[in-house]
Amino acid sequence: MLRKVPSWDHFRHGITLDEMYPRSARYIPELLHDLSTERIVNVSIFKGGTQIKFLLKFADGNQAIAKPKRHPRDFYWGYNKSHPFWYDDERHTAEIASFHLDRILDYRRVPPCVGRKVNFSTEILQNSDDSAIYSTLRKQNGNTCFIGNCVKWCCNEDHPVCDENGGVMELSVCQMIPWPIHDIENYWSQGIRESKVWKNKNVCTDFLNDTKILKGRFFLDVIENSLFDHLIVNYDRHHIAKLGFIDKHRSFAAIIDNGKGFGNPFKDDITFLAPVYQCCRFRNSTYQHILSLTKEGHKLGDLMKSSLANDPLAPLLTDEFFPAFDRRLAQFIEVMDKCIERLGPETVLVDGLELIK
Ligand SMILES: Nc1ncnc2c1ncn2[C@@H]1O[C@H](COP(=O)(O)OP(=O)(O)OP(=O)(O)O)[C@@H](O)[C@H]1O
Ligand SMILES: [Mn+2]
Repeated sequence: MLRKVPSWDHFRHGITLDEMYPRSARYIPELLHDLSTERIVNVSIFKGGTQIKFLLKFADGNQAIAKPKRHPRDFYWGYNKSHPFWYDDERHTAEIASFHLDRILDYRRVPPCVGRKVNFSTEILQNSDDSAIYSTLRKQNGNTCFIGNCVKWCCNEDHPVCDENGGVMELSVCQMIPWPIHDIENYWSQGIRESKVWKNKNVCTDFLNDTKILKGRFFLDVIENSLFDHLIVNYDRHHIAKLGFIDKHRSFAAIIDNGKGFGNPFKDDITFLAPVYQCCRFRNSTYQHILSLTKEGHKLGDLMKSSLANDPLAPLLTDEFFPAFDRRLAQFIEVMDKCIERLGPETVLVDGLELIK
């Protein structure tokens, strides 16, 4: 009897130099379904990064990275002196909503992520022998909580991860992509020290002269990814990932680690678009698609709303986020209009690096 090829195996073989998965990949809905339903057989704390997260292993042989719910949906981050962005806990919903946004923008560079409600006791604890979970278990207000093991400003007594409603824990479950993953420095990082450089000088020429970057599609991907971070307001993009599994030099710029996005629908920050206004270049095919997302009946906010409604944890975002997508997209188009007015569409809208002089 022929064994069915699991969806994650299709996914793994479908990754190319240009995309995480093809536009018409029929295995993606199946993979999302499997990630949200397949039996969990092993759980440990995933080490890597700063925040608490699990490595999940499934009965079908797949593996995923899962981030737990920390706060209610309407908990907004202030992004002010007493609430600087680096203290903000990650949001599991941000990982899931980012996957949907990336797909609607037609980038396809975010690993598939889906929501899942697990029973903390039977699906997590009973499948784990990780002492970092067990040694920090406690009961708090009738819920079961743990501290886990990650950097000390995230994993401490003030930041327990708890189940709720009699044992349920919400998780974002994101498909594991094959390693190695290479982190490239982001020239436009919003880090306090790093941002002093590009906020005082146009760094686009330095970026273009960087020989590491001149290979393949990376330059235009980085500019597109800056629009992505503008739409989700993500101050945490210090590095940009390339997939060594495909080609360390020529791979697309993957968008992983989006948990800090979607912190506040009312706070926009135009400086996310610095790569766009400093370089004044954008991939033409994507730009034409993005313009279509401003048309009545096809607006980005509406498409996001209907796409997210399919997730098992819906509603993922409060309603205030949907107009924010359209508003932030309009800010981007305004920046592009200025570039096009100044340099002409042939210079600004390009399809490959060879067109950039
Ligand atoms: N879907 C994935 N597939 C494979 N590796 C992954 C995936 N997601 C994350 N990783 C790896 O794990 C590392 C940590 O993950 P992530 O960046 O999401 O953690 P984090 O705690 O949010 O980190 P940070 O402190 O940088 O915000 C990543 O740099 C990457 O190398
Ligand atoms: Mn992160």
